[in-house]
Order: sequence, then C-alpha cells, then structure tokens
Amino acid sequence: MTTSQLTQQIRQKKSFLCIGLDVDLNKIPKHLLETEDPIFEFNKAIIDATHDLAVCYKPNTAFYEAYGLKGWQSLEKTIHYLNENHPEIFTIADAKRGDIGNTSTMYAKAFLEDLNFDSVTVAPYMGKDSVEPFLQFENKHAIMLALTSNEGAFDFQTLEAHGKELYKQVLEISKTWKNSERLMYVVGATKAEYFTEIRKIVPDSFLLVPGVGAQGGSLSEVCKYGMNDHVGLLINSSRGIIYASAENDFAEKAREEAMRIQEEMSAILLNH
Ligand SMILES: O=c1ccn([C@@H]2O[C@H](COP(=O)(O)O)[C@@H](O)[C@H]2O)c(=O)[nH]1
Repeated sequence: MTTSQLTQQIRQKKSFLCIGLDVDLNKIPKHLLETEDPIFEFNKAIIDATHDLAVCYKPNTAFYEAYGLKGWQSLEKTIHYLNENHPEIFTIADAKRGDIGNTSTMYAKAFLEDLNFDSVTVAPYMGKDSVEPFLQFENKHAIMLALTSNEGAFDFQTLEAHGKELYKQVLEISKTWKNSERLMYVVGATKAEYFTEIRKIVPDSFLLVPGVGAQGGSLSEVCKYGMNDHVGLLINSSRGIIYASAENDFAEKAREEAMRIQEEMSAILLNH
C-alpha cells in the first residue's frame, strides 16, 4: 500500500487508529478455547467489529510465535483474512527484525512476500545492510524503532554520541539509505515531548505510535506535536481495545473502545 492510499483511508474514516492484535489465550473469553483456532476466531471477531473505525491492524508476532506452529498458522489466517476482506487496511507485522544482510532478506521475504503484510517493524541497531533488504519491495514499508515507549528507551536511545542523541542519529542516517522513502518510524506515545524534535528530522514520514491506552500515553499530546499536513500518524492501542472485556461481549466492548478513540481522532482532524 502506498502512503497516499493510507492517507486517503485516514481521511475517509476520520481515523488513524491501529489496533494491536496481541492475543493471549489466558485473556480471551473461555468459550473461544473450545474452537479449532481460538486465536484466529478472536482476531476475526475483533476485526469484524472494528474494521470501519481503524485503518491498520498490528499483530505482534511474539504472541503467535509463543504458540508454536499453531500460532504461526493463526497469524497466517489472520493476515489472509485481512487481505481478502479488507484490502484497504494497512497491516503491520510487529516482529522487530534485523540481522546481517542475507538473513534480513529472508525475514523480509517471510513477512512482506510470503505473509504479504504491508510492513514489518525492524530494529536499527545492526545498521544499513540489516535494514535495506526490507526496503526492496515496492509499496511495502519497514517501520524502524526510533524512540520506543518503554522505560528502557533511556538506556541507549537518548544517549549522546558526537553531541547528538542516538535516536536522532538513527533518524538522520536512515534517511540517506536506498529506498528510504519506504521507511516509517516507531515513536512511543509516552515520549510526546520529543515529537517536535523528531518532526524536524522526519517531517513527512509516517510514525507508528504505540503506548496510548495500557501504557498511559496521551493521544492529544502526540497529535499536538507529532501530526503533519497529511496526518502522518498511526496510533496503536492493543490491550486497551482487544481486552476491553474478557466476557462474551468482548467484540462489542472492543468496538466501543475503538469508537471512543476514533471519535477523539475525528475531532482532532476537524481542527487540524
Ligand atoms: O516502543 C514500542 C514498540 C512497540 N510496542 C508494541 O506495541 C504494542 C503496544 O501494546 P499496548 O497493549 O497498547 O500497550 C505491543 O505489541 C508492544 O510490543 C510498544 O508498546 N512500544
């Protein structure tokens, strides 16, 4: 998917919500455990209940890999379901990959070709040759960790080297890489005060912003400092939406929470 198609969808739906599909079998309604594929059935119910309110879904692959072959099959069924029924929706494999070039090439094939996600998250630590293989696919994107939402982000990402914080160098240097127009960046909602500086370096790039909802980040603060002319934000909420209820009404409650966020986004877009 191109970024203009993504922006068009944002304008149509008045939403820049990304729903995280981080499925934990201990948290889903018990009756689903009796089905053949509880993870897929849970995801399908969430997608069916929320697809008009969200522009993006982000399964975090850890939650599938943890269940072995069955988990991977659930991930495959989920992305096929999205691609077949909602091809307009942007999809992210939150896998945080990155390795020496030939290995990254295989990761890229796995997520962008075989599973056919629109994008995959990557870690920048191994540098240019570890990220460029993810940028070789037309209309696909690598979403690189820049300033993450967790406390540990301050361990390395904000450290200064040569008079500049590491996350700023990651943003600046990555702009010089081949096909860098296919890059997007992860910036945590819990770091709202950093968005102004980040926008000085990557004014036009899409930012994937996790950390609202369960991690306490503020949607309005992120929008105030992080939004650009074409919106340029994908705000993720996972647990806050998908576990709004652990009872039989989970899909209905997920819709209510997604709608609450979408309405806040719609109001922000109206004044933008
Ligand atoms: O900096 C980061 C990068 C990735 N994540 C991931 O996003 C979701 C957030 O889930 P919530 O339940 O809404 O807190 C999850 O998959 C994380 O691994 C992040 O939180 N921060």
